[in-house]
Amino acid sequence: MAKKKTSTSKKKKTPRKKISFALSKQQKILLGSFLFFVGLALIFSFVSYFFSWQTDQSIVGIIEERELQAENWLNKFGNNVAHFFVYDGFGIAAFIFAFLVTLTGIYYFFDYAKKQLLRFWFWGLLVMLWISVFFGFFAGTRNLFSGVMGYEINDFLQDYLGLIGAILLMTFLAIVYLVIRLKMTPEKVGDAIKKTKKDIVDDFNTDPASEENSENLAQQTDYEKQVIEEVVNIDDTGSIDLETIVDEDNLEEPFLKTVIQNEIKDSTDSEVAMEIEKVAEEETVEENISKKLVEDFGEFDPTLELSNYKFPTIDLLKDYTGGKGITINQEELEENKNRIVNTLNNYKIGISNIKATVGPTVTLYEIVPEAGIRISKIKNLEDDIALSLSALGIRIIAPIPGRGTIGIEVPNKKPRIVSMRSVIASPKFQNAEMELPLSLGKTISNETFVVDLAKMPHLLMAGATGQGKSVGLNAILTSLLYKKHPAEVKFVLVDPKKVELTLFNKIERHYLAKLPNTEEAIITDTNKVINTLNSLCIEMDERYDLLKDALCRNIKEYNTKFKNRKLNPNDGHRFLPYIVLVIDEFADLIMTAGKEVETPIARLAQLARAIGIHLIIATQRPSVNVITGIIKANFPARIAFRVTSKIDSRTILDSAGADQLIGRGDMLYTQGNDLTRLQCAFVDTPEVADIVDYIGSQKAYASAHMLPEYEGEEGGTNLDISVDERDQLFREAAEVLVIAQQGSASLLQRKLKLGYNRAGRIIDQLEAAGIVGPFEGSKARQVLVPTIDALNQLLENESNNL
Ligand SMILES: Nc1ncnc2c1ncn2[C@@H]1O[C@H](COP(=O)(O)OP(=O)(O)OP(=O)(O)O)[C@@H](O)[C@H]1O
Repeated sequence: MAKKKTSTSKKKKTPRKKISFALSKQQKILLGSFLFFVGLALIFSFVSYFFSWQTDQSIVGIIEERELQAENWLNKFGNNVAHFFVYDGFGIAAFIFAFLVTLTGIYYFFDYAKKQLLRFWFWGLLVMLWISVFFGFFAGTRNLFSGVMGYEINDFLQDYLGLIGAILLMTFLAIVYLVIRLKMTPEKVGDAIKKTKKDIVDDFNTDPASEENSENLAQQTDYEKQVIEEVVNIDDTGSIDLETIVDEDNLEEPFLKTVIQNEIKDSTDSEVAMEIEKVAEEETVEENISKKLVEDFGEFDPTLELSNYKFPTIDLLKDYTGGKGITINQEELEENKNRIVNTLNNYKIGISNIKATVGPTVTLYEIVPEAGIRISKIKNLEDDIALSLSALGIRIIAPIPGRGTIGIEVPNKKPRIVSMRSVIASPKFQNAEMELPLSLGKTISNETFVVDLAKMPHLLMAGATGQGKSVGLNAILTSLLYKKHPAEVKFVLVDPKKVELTLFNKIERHYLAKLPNTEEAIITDTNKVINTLNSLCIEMDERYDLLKDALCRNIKEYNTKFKNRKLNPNDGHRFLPYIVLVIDEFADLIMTAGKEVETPIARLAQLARAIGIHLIIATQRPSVNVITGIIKANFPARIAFRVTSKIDSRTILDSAGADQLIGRGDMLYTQGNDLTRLQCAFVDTPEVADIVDYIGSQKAYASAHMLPEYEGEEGGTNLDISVDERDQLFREAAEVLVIAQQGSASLLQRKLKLGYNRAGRIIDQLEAAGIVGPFEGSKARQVLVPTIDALNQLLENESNNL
C-alpha cells in the first residue's frame, strides 16, 4: 500500500500531469477536420440566411416539428444558428466568426503554431464587434447588418457618450487596429497614397511623352523639337547627354531649362519609384523545437508501452516476525555485560562505561575503557571473550570508526528474522531517490539499510555454502522489482547451478535481457556466458557512442535528455534501461572458462558504470584465483556472508571478520573503508515465486530485451578434437602445464619424454579443450586454467556434458 502512495505522490510532483491536455496527432487531425466543417456549415448557413431570413423567421427556435422546413441551405439548423449569430448577434460581421472557426480547423489539421491562431481570434473578434457596432451606427433600427448586438451596443454608446463621443471612440478604435495590427504609420500612409497616385498617373501616361508635353511640343518649332529629342535622349542608365545641349547656342534658355528639369525630375522620379524587392524575413521559432515536442506530445515516457503495469504489492511478502519488533531480553543483556566486564577485569582492563544496542541478530556492546588502556590489548582478547561468553560469532571492533569506543558484537540467543516485507515497506526504501535502490537488510541498530547499486557500481558477494547468498541475491532482485518499471531495468542472469534463478524465467518478457536467437534468457552454459559478456561489451561500446553523440556524461543525463525529446530516435537514440548482470557461482565460471570470462568482466567492471551496466557477482569460493586482483580492484562494494577462514574473509573484504559471522544472512557490507554488519533481509522462494507470478501474469513486451548479437569465435572451449581422439597422456600433460603455468611443447617433451610431434599434437588438443591459449609466436602459450582443482573440475564438467 505504501508503495502505491509514494508512486501517486511522485506523479503529482512531475510536470507530466499538465501534459494530459496535449493532443495526439490523430486527435488534432480529427479536431481540425471537425472545426473546419463546422466553420463551413456556419458560412453556408449565414450566406443563405441573408436570402431566406424573412421567410424562415416564423420558424426560428423550432426544432422538433419535423414537417416544417426552412429555406436555409442547412434547413432548421442553419436557420437557427444563423439567426443566433447574425440576427441576434453581430450581423454581417458574424461571418468573421465563421471564418475563424474554419481557420482554427485548418490550423489544427496541419498542426500549425497556435500562437498565430490566438492572435487571429483576438483581433477577429474585436473587428467583428467593431463592424457590428459600426453598422449599428448607421442603421436606425434593428437590422441584419449590425445584428442586435451591434445595434444595442451602439445605442448604449450614444446614450452614454453622445453622438460625437461615439464617433470619436469608434474612430480611435479603428486607428488602434490599424496601428497595432496593420502596423500603419503616417509615413506609410503617405507612401501608399503617393504610390497609388503614381500608379493612377502611370495608368494614364502609358506613352513616355506625356500628353502635356506633346501639347507643348505641338507649339514648338521644329528646331526645338529636335533639341528636345536630343535632350530626351537619355541613355539606359538614365544619364543625360548634356554636351548636346550646351553646344546649341540658339536654344531658348527658359524652355530648355524646363525641359531638362522635367526630364531630370522624371528620371529621378523613376528612381524613387524603384520597386524594392521584398526580403522575405526568415521565420523565427519562438520556442525551442524540443520544447514544442514536449508540449505537443509530452515528455517521452519509457513506461508507456506497459503503462498499465502494476508493481507487485507488499502483501505478496510474508512477515516472519509476526508483527513484533525486537524483543529485548534484559536477562541476556545483563548476563553478557557482566561476562564482558569480568573477562576484561581478569586481564586488568577497567571499563568506565558500557552501552548496548540490540540488533536483529547481534547486540553491540560499546565499551569505553578507562584511560590508559591500549586498544590492541582488547583486540587480542577476542578469543578469550568469546570463550567466556561461550558464543560463536563475536566480533570486536576496536575502535568503532568515528565514535572512539570499542565495540563487541555478541550474537543474540534468539536471532530475529528480518523479513523482506519490513524493509520493502520501510519509508527509507519507499522514499529512496536512487537509481537502483537495494534494500539489503537491517543494521545492528535496527535501521533499514538501503544502498544504490548505481553508485556501488558493482557488487561482489561471497559466502560459504548455506550462509544466505542465494537469499541475498533474491533480496537484491526483489528490491529492484519493487522499485523499477520493466522499461527501466533489465536483468541478465547467469546461473551455472541451473536452480537458483530459474524462477525468474517467468518475467523474461518483462525484465530479462538475452542474446538474439537464444531460447532461454537465464544463462546456464559457459559458452553462452562468454557470448553474453562479449555482447554486453558491445552494448557498452554502443552506449558510449550514444552518450558521446548526445554530449552526456552518464546514463542519467542521457535518459533525461531523451525524455525531454532533445535526442532524435532517428539518429539511433533510444531510452537506455539499466542492465544488471547477476552471476551466481562465479567460481564455476572462472574454473571452466578462465580468461575468456575474466577479460570481458574486467572490462565491463572498469567501464560500464557510466552507461548503466552493473555487475553483481556471487561466489562460494572466495579464493584468489577466482576473485583475482583485477576483479577485486573494480568491485569496491562487497558483501561477505560467513566464510570458513580468515584468508577467505581477507580475500573478499581485505580484512578479517567474515569468518566470525554467525550465518543465516548475517553479513558484512563494505563500499570502500567501513564495514557494516547487517542482517540480510529474508525472502523465501515461495515469496519470490508469488512476485514473479504477479508480474508474469501481466501484459509483457513481445520478447525479452535483446542484447547486441555476438558471434562467438570458434575453437576455444568448443571441442573440435573429440575427446576419444585425445592422446593417452592428455591429462598428465595438462597437469604438467597447469602446475608450471607455462604452455610450451618443449616442457612436455622434457617432462613426459615425448617426441616433438606428439607433444605438439597434445598441445593442440589442450588448446581445443580450453586449457591453453592459442599459439602466440615465439612466446609460450598462456595456460587458461589456474589450478589443478580447476583442471579437475573442467574435465569433470566436460565428461558430464558428453
Ligand atoms: N537472511 C536470512 N535470514 C534468515 N535465514 C536465512 C537468511 N538467509 C539464509 N537463511 C537460511 O539459510 C538457508 C541457506 O541460505 P541460502 O540458500 O541463501 O544459502 P547459500 O549461501 O545460497 O547456499 P548455497 O551457496 O549452497 O546455495 C536458507 O534456507 C535459510 O533457512
